[in-house]
Amino acid sequence: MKSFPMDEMDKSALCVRGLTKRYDSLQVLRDLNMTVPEGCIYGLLGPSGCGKTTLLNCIMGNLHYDSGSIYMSCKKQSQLGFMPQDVALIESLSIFEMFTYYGRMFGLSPSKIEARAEELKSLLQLPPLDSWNGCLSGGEQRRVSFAVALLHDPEFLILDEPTVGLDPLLSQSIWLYLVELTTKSKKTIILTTHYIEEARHAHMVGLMRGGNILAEAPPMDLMSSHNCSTLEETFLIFSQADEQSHKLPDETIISQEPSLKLWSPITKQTSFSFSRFKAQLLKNTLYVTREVPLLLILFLMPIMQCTFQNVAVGLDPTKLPIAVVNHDHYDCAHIPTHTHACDWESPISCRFLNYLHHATDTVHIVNKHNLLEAERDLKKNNVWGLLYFAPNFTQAIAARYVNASVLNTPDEVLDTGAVNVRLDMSNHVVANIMTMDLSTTLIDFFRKLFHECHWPDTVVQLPMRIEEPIYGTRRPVFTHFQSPAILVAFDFYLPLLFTTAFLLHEKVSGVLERTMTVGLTPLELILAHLVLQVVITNLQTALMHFIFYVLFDNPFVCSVWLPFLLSFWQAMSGMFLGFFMSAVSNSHVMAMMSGTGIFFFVTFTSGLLWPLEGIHSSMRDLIWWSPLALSTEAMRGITARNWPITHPHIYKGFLAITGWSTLFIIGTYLVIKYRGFHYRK
Ligand SMILES: Nc1ncnc2c1ncn2[C@@H]1O[C@H](COP(=O)(O)OP(=O)(O)OP(=O)(O)O)[C@@H](O)[C@H]1O
Repeated sequence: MKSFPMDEMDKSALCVRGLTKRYDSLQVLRDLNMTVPEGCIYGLLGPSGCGKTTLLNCIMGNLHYDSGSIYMSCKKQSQLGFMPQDVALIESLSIFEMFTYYGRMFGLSPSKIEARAEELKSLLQLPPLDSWNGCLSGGEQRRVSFAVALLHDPEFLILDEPTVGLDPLLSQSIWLYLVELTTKSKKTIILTTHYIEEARHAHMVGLMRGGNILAEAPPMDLMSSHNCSTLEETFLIFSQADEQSHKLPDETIISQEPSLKLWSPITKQTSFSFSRFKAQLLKNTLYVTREVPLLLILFLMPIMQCTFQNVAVGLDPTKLPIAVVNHDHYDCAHIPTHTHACDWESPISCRFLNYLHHATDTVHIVNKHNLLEAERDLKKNNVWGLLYFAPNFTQAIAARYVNASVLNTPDEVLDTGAVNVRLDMSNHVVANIMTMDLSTTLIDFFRKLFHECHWPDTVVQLPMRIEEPIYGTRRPVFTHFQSPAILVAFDFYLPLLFTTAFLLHEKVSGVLERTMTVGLTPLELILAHLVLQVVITNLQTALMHFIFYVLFDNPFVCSVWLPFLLSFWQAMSGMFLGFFMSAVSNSHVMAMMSGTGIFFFVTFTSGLLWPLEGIHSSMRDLIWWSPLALSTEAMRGITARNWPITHPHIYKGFLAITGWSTLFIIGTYLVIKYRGFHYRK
């Protein structure tokens, strides 16, 4: 590391020596030297891509550098004013609200904020202070952004392209103000600009090209020493000389891998400040309550999705058309409905079909004349199945159960007395439900018939008795299996989506970089978000539990607090993953794509679509490590079985969530520590 001569440091506000910085294989800053005297305007001039923004970020401590050293007279973030290249304004706030937000960040009192706002308004010809940032023109936004940098009257100003897109008169007045700031208030200002000629107003200019400062001196000295009448011309001469020197082997390119990560001497805030936390929390709350589409997504989406799930997913199919070919009796319509049960003259097939029609809603009978026609409909999927009653079905039943015993009834008679069922088995769910429904209805029909005839109905029963269930109902519905899983999935995804989208929006818009440059710490950022998220999560959870367990009759045999606690805990882990996602992602596209991948993996392995007991044996032990698997089981155990928190299924669910949350927190901590929360192009 190069050291500074003491006299140089005494007079300088900033001294940069031998600075190098590379992004992977791209060398951006090459052995760069720069000296900014105290109380001057330093104009950093250079073409696009020469490394100006990178240099400023290294100076402010937003980026580490690979070698070299930086000395700065100002050491605290609060002494620094920064205007980024992108305007980085909060669109849903008014100009005054944004001044208040940044003013609180800098610890200014409300009266001071008001006074500064009025002062800056007249100086920079700002629009009325109650105008929304989102409705300002590009030039107006730039002026507001400039005003934010000046708000706390900092000692050292770093302005990245402050005059782009401004009216020349306004540009001139800004330059005059900057000169006044340096002469009267002894401020030091570094600014970058593409407009080379306007840099004549600066006390010093640095001509930057290819990651290096080619020359730095007062603009007039530079021009006169090269006999030029414009700065533009002077820059051209330096650039041509630089181009020539690059035709020779380049000795300044640093080829070794950087081994150290060096940071600017600006001390980053580490302690927690309640006023910055409060400013961030109030700003977030204002943002959320003003964005109607966001509010709809936060609250209407869970309401709609929970409702749709309950009415559209997991309920048994109904009115499935089934073809009936009855060769036992062709015209059931004329059979009296109240026939005496033991009247064997009245066709059993017709009486069964009548019973089927009334006993179940699953199938809908479609009469067909012959098997050919029925099978054609089955193939075309016009019907889901086919019931066939052979001629003399009734007599065969009588022979089987009444006139003889099953043991001495010939096989042909047993065959004739069976309802032949052929189903479309290509749809697993529909086929299983129809098979189950037809068998139980047939058994129920015969039991009823035998009962009415005072015969022992055990003859027609399977040698098995289904007792009252310990948990659940005699006729379970798939939706009751799915509901706890859906609830846990929503608990997890809603905060994941909100946290990722919200923080990423701040990051990509540059607002986060700006606020973190002036002092907001990652802890304050995360805590302010956490408080808002807790409020939103509690409202969402209350809404979803109401829909699942009050509006729709999903099994809920427990107290209210334990499932609520599980939902809350699950939501917190979604939020922690959101912190991680927003810290690692640099774009909404990247976050959306990885979020979609996570969604599918986590959902498929949570037991939402199918019981995890059905998973391939090689994966069965591993799958319990899926983020939602154990918590889904815990939610089922609580709501359908009333298991207490001491039950292994339940505390394992809580432990799994805690374990995953810890992982997400550690991941976020590492990303922030080694990369920062800033946006990186
Ligand atoms: N995070 C990053 N990762 C990789 N390359 C980067 C990154 N940020 C900047 N660069 C590259 O570094 C070079 C210098 O970029 P920088 O933004 O510092 O230039 P600049 O002089 O400020 O340009 P402009 O005037 O257009 O803003 C460019 O080639 C840019 O593509």
